[in-house]
Amino acid sequence: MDAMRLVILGAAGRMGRTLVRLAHEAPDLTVAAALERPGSLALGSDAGQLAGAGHLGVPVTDDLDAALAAGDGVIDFTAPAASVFLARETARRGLVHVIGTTGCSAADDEAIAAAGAQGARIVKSGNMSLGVNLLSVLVEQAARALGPDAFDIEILEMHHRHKVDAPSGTALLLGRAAAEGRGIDLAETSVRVRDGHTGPRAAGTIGFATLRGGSVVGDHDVILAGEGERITLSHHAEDRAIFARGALRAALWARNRPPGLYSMRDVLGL
Ligand SMILES: NC(=O)C1=CN([C@@H]2O[C@H](COP(=O)(O)OP(=O)(O)OC[C@H]3O[C@@H](n4cnc5c(N)ncnc54)[C@H](OP(=O)(O)O)[C@@H]3O)[C@@H](O)[C@H]2O)C=CC1
Ligand SMILES: O=C(O)C1=N[C@H](C(=O)O)C[C@H](O)C1
Repeated sequence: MDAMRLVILGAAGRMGRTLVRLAHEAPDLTVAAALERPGSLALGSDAGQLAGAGHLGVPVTDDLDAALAAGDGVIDFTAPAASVFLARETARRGLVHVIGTTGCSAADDEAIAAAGAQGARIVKSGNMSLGVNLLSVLVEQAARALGPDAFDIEILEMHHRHKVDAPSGTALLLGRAAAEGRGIDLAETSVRVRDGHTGPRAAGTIGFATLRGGSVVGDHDVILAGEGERITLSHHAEDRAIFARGALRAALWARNRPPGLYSMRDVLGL
């Protein structure tokens, strides 16, 4: 089969640059186009040079139509508005669309699911790494095994100082896994902020705490706290390559799937 032609949206970003480098190194992938928003200072630069991968002859452009015409799929680690807009475009063209963007609202997620129903082959996950997706299976099992009464669940995350959304997409993914294990709805049970005189912890809730600072790539702890004992399930991301590798694997996997909305657990068979 021919190498899959990828369009990298947000090619000058932290993840975009990592994706360009790893896609260029992969024998079954090629970087067909690199996109940034109109007005970006990166427009016209070579995507490979920006990524530290040498000259690729792929200029960063804002010409979406030309880029999508040149690709079999798009990898998109950008911002919610950009991902929702692009999902309509990938649906119209029946393209693969791998979405790593976090911070999406419920309405954004509905629009993305609709694009999957309308022709796009979408893989979306708050974390594309193998480790976190395996962790989500373990969290679901632990929450199911321990039940809601004896152990409280708290999720702690830390990321670099540039991150703009909270809680992280990964924290929410892990929270959903815990809720699934308990047979409850995360939206109805999560406590995302505590401040002032909060009163005692409400039974059955799933709490979130957010730390930001420095260059931390991504740390997550799921703490199951009981009377007299505590279990902590953790993941520490040391390199953005783990997310990029997962996203590239997802693109190749989705290439031969019917249109729809898939998760990384689908891709990894977990
Ligand atoms: N699911 C996962 O495994 C992971 C998800 N992420 C998520 O990916 C997203 C990006 O993270 P990161 O790379 O660190 O962020 P960056 O800010 O470094 O990169 C985002 C890039 O997307 C660009 N962009 C924004 N809007 C558009 C648009 N409409 N068209 C084209 N380009 C656009 C930005 O341009 P500009 O600077 O001009 O706005 C920027 O270059 C975040 O939501 C983050 O949480 C990150 C790592 C792993
Ligand atoms: O913004 C980041 O950097 C990351 N975002 C994702 C998230 O919100 O969980 C994944 C990873 O932790 C890095």
